Amino acid sequence: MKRVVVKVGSSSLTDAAGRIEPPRLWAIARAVQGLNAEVALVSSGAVAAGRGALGAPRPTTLPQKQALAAVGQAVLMQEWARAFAPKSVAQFLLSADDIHDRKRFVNAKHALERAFKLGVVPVLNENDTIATQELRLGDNDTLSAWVAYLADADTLLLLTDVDGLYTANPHTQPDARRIEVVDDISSVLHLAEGAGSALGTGGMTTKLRAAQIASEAGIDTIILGGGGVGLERWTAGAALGTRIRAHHRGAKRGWLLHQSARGVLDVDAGAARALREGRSLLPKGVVRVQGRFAFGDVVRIDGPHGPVAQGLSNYASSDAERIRGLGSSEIAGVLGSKDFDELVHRNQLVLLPGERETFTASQAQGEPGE
Ligand SMILES: Nc1ncnc2c1ncn2[C@@H]1O[C@H](COP(=O)(O)OP(=O)(O)O)[C@@H](O)[C@H]1O
Ligand SMILES: N[C@@H](CCC(=O)OP(=O)(O)O)C(=O)O
Repeated sequence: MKRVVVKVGSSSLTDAAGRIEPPRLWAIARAVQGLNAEVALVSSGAVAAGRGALGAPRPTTLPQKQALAAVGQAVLMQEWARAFAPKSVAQFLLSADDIHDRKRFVNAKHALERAFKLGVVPVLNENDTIATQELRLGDNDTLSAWVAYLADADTLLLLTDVDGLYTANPHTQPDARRIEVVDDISSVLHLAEGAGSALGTGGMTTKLRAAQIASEAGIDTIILGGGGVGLERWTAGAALGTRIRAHHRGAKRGWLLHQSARGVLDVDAGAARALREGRSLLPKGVVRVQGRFAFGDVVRIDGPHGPVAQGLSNYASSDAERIRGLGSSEIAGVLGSKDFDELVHRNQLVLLPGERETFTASQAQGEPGE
């Protein structure tokens, strides 16, 4: 099943006075369901909802913004819960640290994966209430690109108040033309102007920056206007918006290749074969644990004939040593609890060049944030 991250800007959720307008959320929720994909929603609008609830003006200080977001986030989630009912929604509030710290990144990834498995709609926003100036990503366009990466998404859809990237800001340049497809993101960066609408943060500049992050991770970005109706029409095949094509298609996990492994898991022939067939590494197939590594660290996986794969370990080396060779049902008995069946999950693992025909080293890329 396809996985899509839909980012909805404040401008797509609010009325002219800047207050959350529930029918807009309903239309978006309906369109999201029509995508027929696993969808994570990055929703802005906490500050706008807080302003609406308290009748407050646009915040000028960080504490005011934090407090308004604290009020508004609860309102926003209530509205999304109503919009998606009877499906449940799951709130994720992330800060920049959750993206840049490897362990927190992996932790968030696991929670997100589980939410998809539960069949609920993850709704994400920046944790504005505790995000100090240094801790802030500052805009949800950037956040959504990282979420697309986190969720291993196929597509990042940025829903905004303008139907795509134009040759200039269409609000100030009426003769600006929409660009349908962008193959080289660096060639269009200069077209964006900063802070766009009265409510939005970052304008087209942060959208293109987000598209750049997504592109590096092998994910296409679509910039689209028209709220739920626009999204529904786009889903039905209408030629709307701007598609920014990914640079490194199919290499979402390629960065793993360039990480130096903290340890090595030696596996038997059966486990090596399972990895080549695209399955996860279970403790059962591990015969030796080398090196010292923590939860979330990169480990190399060696088969009887040499290195096979590299991935993120779900267990620290000390725990891996204790559960190697065991069946999944035996893990809790040895460790006291079981967080994961897999020692390395297939979504967090890449076969080494030569192990998978479709993967070449030239498709690999750098680590996020570098
Ligand atoms: N080249 C451009 N093409 C389209 N829109 C642009 C361009 N440059 C600047 N913009 C502005 O970007 C705005 C969208 O960004 P923003 O207001 O931050 O929305 P959101 O709340 O959806 O994130 C548009 O309304 C437009 O004013
Ligand atoms: N996290 C903030 C929104 C930040 C932001 O990037 O807003 P927008 O440009 O409208 O997507 C909020 O919920 O109000």
